[in-house]
Amino acid sequence: MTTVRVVVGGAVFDRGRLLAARRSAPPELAGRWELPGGKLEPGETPREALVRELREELGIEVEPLERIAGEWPLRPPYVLQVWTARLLAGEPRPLEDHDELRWLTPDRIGEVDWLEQDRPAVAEAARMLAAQTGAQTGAEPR
Ligand SMILES: Nc1nc2c([nH]c(=O)n2[C@H]2C[C@H](O)[C@@H](COP(=O)(O)OP(=O)(O)OP(=O)(O)O)O2)c(=O)[nH]1
Repeated sequence: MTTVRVVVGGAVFDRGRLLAARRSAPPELAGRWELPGGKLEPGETPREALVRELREELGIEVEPLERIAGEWPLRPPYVLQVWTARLLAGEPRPLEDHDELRWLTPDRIGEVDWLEQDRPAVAEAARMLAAQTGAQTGAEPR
């Protein structure tokens, strides 16, 4: 029996915008956009892992808020879980794993090439953000 391993992604919100990160590695994912985060280490909760990963990868401090319902399969044994988070301190910089960062308002969420497995969570994050700010989302079903 294989135990599922969790990758936690952060939908980081700040001033009505969502943070998108472009992966620089591995080659099959490089150039695609994701919600920054990473694998849980033994004994960590998803919230703890998210705080640690975003500190390491982007140099920011975040407060995880709530989990976005759902779980998306990645390469076995990994699954993606996503939490919304509030930027507490720092200006995100692509310190590792990424080569570009972008803050997107909900109407511009479709402007970057998100990894397929991230799209449902990104769409939900954009809806949550739009509901908070009264903005339009660019991720409505067509
Ligand atoms: N962080 C993150 N990884 C994602 C997302 N979507 C997605 O398919 N992945 C994949 C890419 C990687 O194969 C895996 C996460 O690995 P990672 O490289 O970000 O995690 P990590 O920092 O803990 O990795 P490691 O160097 O310790 O191996 O999940 C996403 O939205 N965020």
